[in-house]
Amino acid sequence: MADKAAAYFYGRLFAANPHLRGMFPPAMDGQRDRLFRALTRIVWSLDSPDSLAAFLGQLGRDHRKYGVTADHYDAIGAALLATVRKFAADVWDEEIEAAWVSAYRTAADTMIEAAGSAAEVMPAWWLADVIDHERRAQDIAVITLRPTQRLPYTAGQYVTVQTARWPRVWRTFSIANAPRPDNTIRLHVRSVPGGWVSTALTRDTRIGDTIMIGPPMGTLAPPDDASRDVLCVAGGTGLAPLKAVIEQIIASGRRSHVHLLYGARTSAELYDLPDLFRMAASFPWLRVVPVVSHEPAYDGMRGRLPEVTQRFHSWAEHEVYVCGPSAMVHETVRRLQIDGVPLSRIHRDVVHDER
Ligand SMILES: NC(=O)C1=CN([C@@H]2O[C@H](COP(=O)(O)OP(=O)(O)OC[C@H]3O[C@@H](n4cnc5c(N)ncnc54)[C@H](O)[C@@H]3O)[C@@H](O)[C@H]2O)C=CC1
Repeated sequence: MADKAAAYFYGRLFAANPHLRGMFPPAMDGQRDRLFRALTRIVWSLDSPDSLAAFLGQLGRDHRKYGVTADHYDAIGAALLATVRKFAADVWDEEIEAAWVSAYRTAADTMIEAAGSAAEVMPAWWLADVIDHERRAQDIAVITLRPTQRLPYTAGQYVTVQTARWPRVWRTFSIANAPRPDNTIRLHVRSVPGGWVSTALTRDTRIGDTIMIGPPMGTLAPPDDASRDVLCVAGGTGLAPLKAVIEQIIASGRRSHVHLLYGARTSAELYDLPDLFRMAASFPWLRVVPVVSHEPAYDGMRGRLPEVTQRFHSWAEHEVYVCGPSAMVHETVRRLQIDGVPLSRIHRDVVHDER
């Protein structure tokens, strides 16, 4: 019922608070999915308060960029409660209502508090100048940005991006480099059919343009345990956060072995290979293995990434990072687990869907 419930929720919200409509993008489809993903995540996390608090804190900080203030939460809460009450009418009673009211209040307070603390130390969003724009393959661009204020982040995190062409439409992209002294960041963007922001970034963005960036988010990070070797499995532009993690490992002076399996459908889509080979040449512990899945004549390792991971010796003692299309990530993680890699040593961030 998620679609119907989300439509009802926004209908209620805007009917009671017409002034809030302007805070949302013109097309609401993606917004509905996001609302329910966040709600589902909140409900599923009720048993792990630490991760719930971290998620809500991040959500609260991120919502500053929409202009959300503390009093908006009452309007949202009223519409949300009306929605759950309507769609769960057959089980609804006073006890359930009280539980929802108190859960929502706690969640809202956590978000409001996180936003308040963030306001003391960082802007709600950053402006960033496009200082380089390379079309590396037909639909793939590597874009270098210089935020006009310092953007604090850690390797593996992602940001949301808004272009001048599509006001109020934000999409997530991973930062593809470890923090640099000059504060520049790189994004790897593939334009997907119907992808507003990804298409604007790859096709209509030029050096000298300015875009907006939301606060860095995500928990993907280089491994704490410096003694273990590392396997990175990157599908397409899912390479971005893993490249940042590898750069950070190199910068930290660690000497553990890093294996990067870098997959694309065709060799022409291995858009970052020259750069990766340069990194491997200067860091002998890094081994880069390009893998191509849809080009029978390719003269190198061929196959789909999940299966390819199984052609090597066991990864059971490695820290493993996986990023790419969600089906690829899912299948790779499944096979690695069967092969003995504990889930606690498999790192991934499940956030990227629409582009
Ligand atoms: N741009 C960014 O900053 C980031 C992007 N991502 C995600 O990474 C994905 C990258 O997409 P593309 O570059 O278009 O990748 P793609 O569709 O070109 O595929 C890349 C690789 O994944 C494999 N693959 C694709 N579907 C598969 C499946 N169902 N089972 C097994 N293997 C599969 C392909 O064989 C290929 O090796 C997107 O879903 C994006 O959301 C994730 C993190 C960061």
